[in-house]
Amino acid sequence: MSAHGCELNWWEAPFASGALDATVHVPASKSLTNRYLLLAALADTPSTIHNTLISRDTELMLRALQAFGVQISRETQEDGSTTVVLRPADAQARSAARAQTLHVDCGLAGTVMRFVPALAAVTGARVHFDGDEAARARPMAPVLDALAELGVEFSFADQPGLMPFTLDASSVSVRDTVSIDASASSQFISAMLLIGHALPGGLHLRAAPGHIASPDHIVMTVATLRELGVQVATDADGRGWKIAPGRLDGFTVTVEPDLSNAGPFLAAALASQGTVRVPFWPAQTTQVGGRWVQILSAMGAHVSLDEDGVLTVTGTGTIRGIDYSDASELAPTLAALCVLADSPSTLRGIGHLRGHETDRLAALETELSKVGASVRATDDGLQIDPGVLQAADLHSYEDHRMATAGALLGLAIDGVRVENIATTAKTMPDFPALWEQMAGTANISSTSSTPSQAG
Ligand SMILES: O=C(O)C1=C[C@@H](OP(=O)(O)O)[C@@H](O)[C@H](O)C1
Ligand SMILES: C=C(OP(=O)(O)O)C(=O)O
Repeated sequence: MSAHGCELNWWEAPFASGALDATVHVPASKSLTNRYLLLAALADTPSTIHNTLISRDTELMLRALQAFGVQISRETQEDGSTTVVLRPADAQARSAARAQTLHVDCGLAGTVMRFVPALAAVTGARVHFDGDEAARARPMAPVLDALAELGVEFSFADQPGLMPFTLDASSVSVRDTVSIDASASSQFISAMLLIGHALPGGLHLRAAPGHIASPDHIVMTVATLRELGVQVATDADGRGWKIAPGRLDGFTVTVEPDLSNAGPFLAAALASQGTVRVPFWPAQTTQVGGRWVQILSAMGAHVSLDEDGVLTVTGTGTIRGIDYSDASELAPTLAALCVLADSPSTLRGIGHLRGHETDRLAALETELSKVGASVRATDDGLQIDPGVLQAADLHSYEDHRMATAGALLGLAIDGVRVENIATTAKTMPDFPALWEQMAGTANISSTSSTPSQAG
């Protein structure tokens, strides 16, 4: 039984009794999809987004945009990918949206709960925001404070600075410079950058002194804006951005595969001493998942990218521990891989993971310890000392990346069960099927591949 008294749903993770030899088509990037969708809503003309990720987080974004009067149509292509055509709200739809209080369900999606309030600020709307129980604990205050500096008003239903709240953006003013504390999430900065061009005087945004969480995601936001023609100048110290005011034309883009979600599959090559290939790996990317190439090489794998964009990772039998900073959303998978290594690892610069889908540092400390490692959460990360491996039932805390980290451990340790594997639908609804297919290339000794019930 769970803490809430309901039945837990356990997934028997496939165990690889031999080397994998698999090619895995990884679905599109959540972070890029939700950036493109939001920017398409701010454009003057329709946009076409090929290879749009369809998952819980992107469905929540699509529904939120529809509430603002955006029209969305989607088409499934022959290769199974989805093309979304998005028509921004016209004047009539915009004034209809302003005439009522809109409701946005953020689920557990950081990109929705941080980016959409910023969008609301430039539409003049009145909007009520809420989400999952766990989302009500996720930090929001820095981005809401920044919007308040522009004149947006908030009323909080429960606790100041947290969901649920109602936002009123009927009188937004021009500000020279807005400063924002990004130590708890890069998404506060990204949210403001995404709407900067739509503010009457543009925006000069500064990161307040201190740590900047997940810096790669800010680089992604700036690159995405520039790709679509928004002028962004970076301050000399790299901690500030000037966005020129201006219109945004509709655009056509193709979303890259989600390289963070490629991580567990690539790490599976090391865990099984096999080979995993991921096609359509971009030659250049701003995704933090691009770092897998260096991380997995440093940990002992052979990694190569061929001319056709196929990334191939082969496990050599050696998995070395690593000392690594700013792994951001890669951290749960990386931490699981560190458990399988032959030496200790230190992950740094990820203290803010305490405010992710769950307190990931606490969750990783608890769950990874169950399979035999000695794991300690530090101020800014994790210290992982591998031990004698043993099977365990691993909780997923409604966190897609805790679930995929559990699957990775199950591949290497016979008898691991993962709670609620369906939570992976946040960013990859196909995860269980893709994982089982991949694992099937290695004479699996798993007892079952269908979810089973246990008390
Ligand atoms: O902007 C984005 O798309 C994201 C930014 C990061 O958030 P944090 O800065 O809160 O880590 C990352 O962890 C999250 O998965 C996606
Ligand atoms: C932290 C994550 O998500 P979110 O966008 O909800 O912050 C994540 O996907 O690891």
